[in-house]
Amino acid sequence: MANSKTDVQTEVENVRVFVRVRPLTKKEEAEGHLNVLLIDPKENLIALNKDGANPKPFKFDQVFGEDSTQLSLYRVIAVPIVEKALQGYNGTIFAYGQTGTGKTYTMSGNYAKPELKGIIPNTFSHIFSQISRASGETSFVVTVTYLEIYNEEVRDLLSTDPNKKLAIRERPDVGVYVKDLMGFTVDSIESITELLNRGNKNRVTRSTLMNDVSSRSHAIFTITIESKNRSSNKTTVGKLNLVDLAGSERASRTQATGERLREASNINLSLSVLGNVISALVDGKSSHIPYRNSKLTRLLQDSLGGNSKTAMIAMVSPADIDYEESICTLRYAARVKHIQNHARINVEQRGLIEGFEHEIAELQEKIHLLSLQEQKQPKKKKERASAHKVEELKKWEEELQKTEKEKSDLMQKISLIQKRILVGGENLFEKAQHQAFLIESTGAEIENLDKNHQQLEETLSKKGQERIDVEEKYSSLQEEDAGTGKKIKKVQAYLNEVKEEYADKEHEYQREMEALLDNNRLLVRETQLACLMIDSYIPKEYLKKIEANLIWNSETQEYQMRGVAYTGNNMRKRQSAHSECFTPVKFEMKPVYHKYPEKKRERKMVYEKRSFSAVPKAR
Ligand SMILES: Nc1ncnc2c1ncn2[C@@H]1O[C@H](COP(=O)(O)OP(=O)(O)OP(=O)(O)O)[C@@H](O)[C@H]1O
Repeated sequence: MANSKTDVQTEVENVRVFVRVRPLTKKEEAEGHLNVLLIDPKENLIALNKDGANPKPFKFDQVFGEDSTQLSLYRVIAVPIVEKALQGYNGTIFAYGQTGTGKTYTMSGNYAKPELKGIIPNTFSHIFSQISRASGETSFVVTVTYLEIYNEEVRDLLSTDPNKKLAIRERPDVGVYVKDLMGFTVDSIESITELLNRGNKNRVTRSTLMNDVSSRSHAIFTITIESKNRSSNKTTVGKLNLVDLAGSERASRTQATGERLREASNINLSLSVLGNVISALVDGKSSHIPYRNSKLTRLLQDSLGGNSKTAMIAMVSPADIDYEESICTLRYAARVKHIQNHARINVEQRGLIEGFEHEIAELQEKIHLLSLQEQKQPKKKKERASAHKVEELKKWEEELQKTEKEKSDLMQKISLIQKRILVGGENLFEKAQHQAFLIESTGAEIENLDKNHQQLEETLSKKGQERIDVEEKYSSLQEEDAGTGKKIKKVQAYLNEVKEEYADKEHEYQREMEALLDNNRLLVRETQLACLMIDSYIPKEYLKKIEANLIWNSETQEYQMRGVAYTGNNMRKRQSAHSECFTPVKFEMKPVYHKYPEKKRERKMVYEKRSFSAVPKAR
């Protein structure tokens, strides 16, 4: 997307961070788990109270308790970002947290019920409703892509072949992008919801010990809104990334093995790279931010520390059993608050709308030419009719029909392209407006609550002042000793707090180490297997040749082999593809592998006898 440098105004602001707490599940209640979260909604504080000690609270932009509604979240978190995306800014909303804490519930929700719709379906109504209210001078094109990152592979969830692995590329004029990712233009809530449904069906989910329907991949739903104002002739493009991350999890708690352990390791590893990117951005000292260390951070590069308005929703479970994971999530989220982004309006020199308009003009010109051709026909008709040549008359009629068909095809094409361009102010979106009404009415509700909240705060502050006066009088009557005692207690409490924080950090470090070790063990196992196969099946001289033909591609982060099309497996594929043309050559392998020379067989038997006789007899 080319930005015109003259017209760009940058808005600098920190990533906004929110916390949402889900209710205790029925299973947790049945197992007698306790709610250990303490929330102060007025101050936006949240703390975890496990051992009755005075826990240190975390402060965020807003903390949503377990009875918070989907719409209240949408209004506070998503509305400002979607509004900015409509103006041409990039926006990102991402849900982060332990498995089973409500990321998918918050991002997608249940779209069969309006009040349970998550952030993604609510953005559809919001965007289309704003387009229907825009001035008739503005045209819009809305495009959608949906991808997932599963086991460090990017897949297109809207493709007919969602298992195909896609590559990430970078170009100075476009930035980071996914090659061959399919984009769909949408013109209604129904069409965009249909795409979300299609993509969700293709997403990898499994039932795990921690969640019945657990997402095993990071999913990024992107809505691009291009708008062109006819009077200013200015085109802007806002890109909205809605991200549902896979949940972090401890292998020991999920008891994952095999393929599931591999999935979990990849999830933890990419979240750990995300953590490193966040730390590097926050500490301000690192000149290198490790975006390239995972596909997720590469694709979210602009959202973290770049050109985007970004909000993170940290999801936590209230249960005592999840205490450690919840502390980690809150710490992670607290770091994100310090990331600063520089968002600017993306101005496009030649966008989709202009391309579509150009196409329409060309088609209209073709229709015009066909009409001119038609107008000439009656003359011919007269001439031919007078000539009484039936055959020529028939030919002429066929020509006329052909022209008519061509014209109608062109008109159909025009109407299809026109459908993709949405004109502001067209009242096509009743449902969108209904949803927008819901969002607004919740807004009014929240404003009322805000007013009550303000009144309560004023009363509280009055009471607080009275209390301070009383305390001052009281303290002036205290002996000096008592004052010193208080100070000692305060210092003691502070010391305890620091110790607690230190212990927490130590714990977190241990957990990260364990996750990395888990991953390391898995990699060692896979490497051993690969080495065993190489040692056993590949002759040494071939190995040298293979090594000489391998090149590391730092762009795609993988090895590439020269002449890979001629390797054994690829040649076999070709052979089997041409199996109809070729008669397979049969090799008799038995004599090669199963015939031992007599001497060797004897030696083998002696060895077996010896080793057997060396075993002590049972008493
Ligand atoms: N705020 C909430 N209110 C009611 N139910 C909720 C809430 N949040 C989550 N749930 C329920 O908790 C369960 C787990 O939620 P969800 O699948 O969204 O978790 P997740 O974080 O996406 O998990 P994973 O990382 O494993 O994919 C679901 O049954 C969901 O309906």
